[in-house]
Amino acid sequence: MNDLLIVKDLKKKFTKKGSRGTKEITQVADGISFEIKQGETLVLAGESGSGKTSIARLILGVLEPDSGEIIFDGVKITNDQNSLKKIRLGCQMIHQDPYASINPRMTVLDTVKEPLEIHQKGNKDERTSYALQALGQVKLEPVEEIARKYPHMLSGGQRQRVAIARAIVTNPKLVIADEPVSMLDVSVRIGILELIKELQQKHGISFLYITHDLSTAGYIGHRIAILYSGQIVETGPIRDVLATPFHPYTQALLDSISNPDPDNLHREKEIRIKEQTKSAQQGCRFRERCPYAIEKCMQEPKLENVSKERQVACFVKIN
Ligand SMILES: Nc1ncnc2c1ncn2[C@@H]1O[C@H](COP(=O)(O)OP(=O)(O)OP(=O)(O)O)[C@@H](O)[C@H]1O
Repeated sequence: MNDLLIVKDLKKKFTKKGSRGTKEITQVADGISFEIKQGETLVLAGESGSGKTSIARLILGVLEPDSGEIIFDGVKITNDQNSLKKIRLGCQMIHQDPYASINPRMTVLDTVKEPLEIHQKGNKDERTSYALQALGQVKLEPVEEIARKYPHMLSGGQRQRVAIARAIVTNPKLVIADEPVSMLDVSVRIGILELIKELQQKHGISFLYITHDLSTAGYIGHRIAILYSGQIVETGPIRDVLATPFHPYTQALLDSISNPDPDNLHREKEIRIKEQTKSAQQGCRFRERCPYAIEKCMQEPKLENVSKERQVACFVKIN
């Protein structure tokens, strides 16, 4: 399978003025590299503030990187209009909050049709037909009846299905799903995850699935990249990483799952990390919180292969 998206050594920092005129720097991407193959779901996981949404915005060209490369479907994405057009048509996004991401004054049909209008795809009748097809694909039925409704007449789960229909109506090759179930009732989450899985399997859409929740990640992903403070600290096939994490931070994220995957219940290790503090600026960014930190962690660990498919940036490696 070919790589659909290649992200190479991406760097981006925000600088803002702190109190007393000091400069506060947030490095949201600090040498991020990964690939997504055609038809693959890569999970990007990390706690709030680790830089996940910023990476999505960098990919979509909404934010400009300080350095590094993004190559989508063979085209390098820069601020040139042709490449931006390529990524904005070929890559769509599903946001966390289906109440905020959909215009309350537009009908479902107009909401789903809008990206076709923006990208001038098809004539009026074709747009309506593509939008109704997309509503069928996300199983909002009866399609014609739902199409006439306004968002306030729908449940949270139905709204998120409308957002998904809107994302797939232009036939994108890649969909970035940013915490798509975290604001939904637990009872409807599984239905949305199953839908995403089905769209990936039936239509070969690649997904970048962004989450802080490793239990949903395990259900949906092929591979996972664990993000801490703008750096990928562990990556590999999702089943292997979740079953035997090498990085203490991955283990800590697993320990925070309230409803763990039954496959992982045999885990013996449970680690306690310290509350989130400001990340170290040099060496391992996680060392201040890590119960396994050693002297060597003052140096910066590189993301290195531990097996053919797995990489970790840690001197200790807990498994
Ligand atoms: N435009 C901006 N200007 C300044 N700082 C920003 C900007 N966008 C994001 N940040 C900061 O960068 C850090 C990472 O934010 P980001 O939203 O990418 O993280 P996240 O992992 O997606 O978190 P969450 O899950 O809470 O959305 C945060 O500290 C945030 O305040």
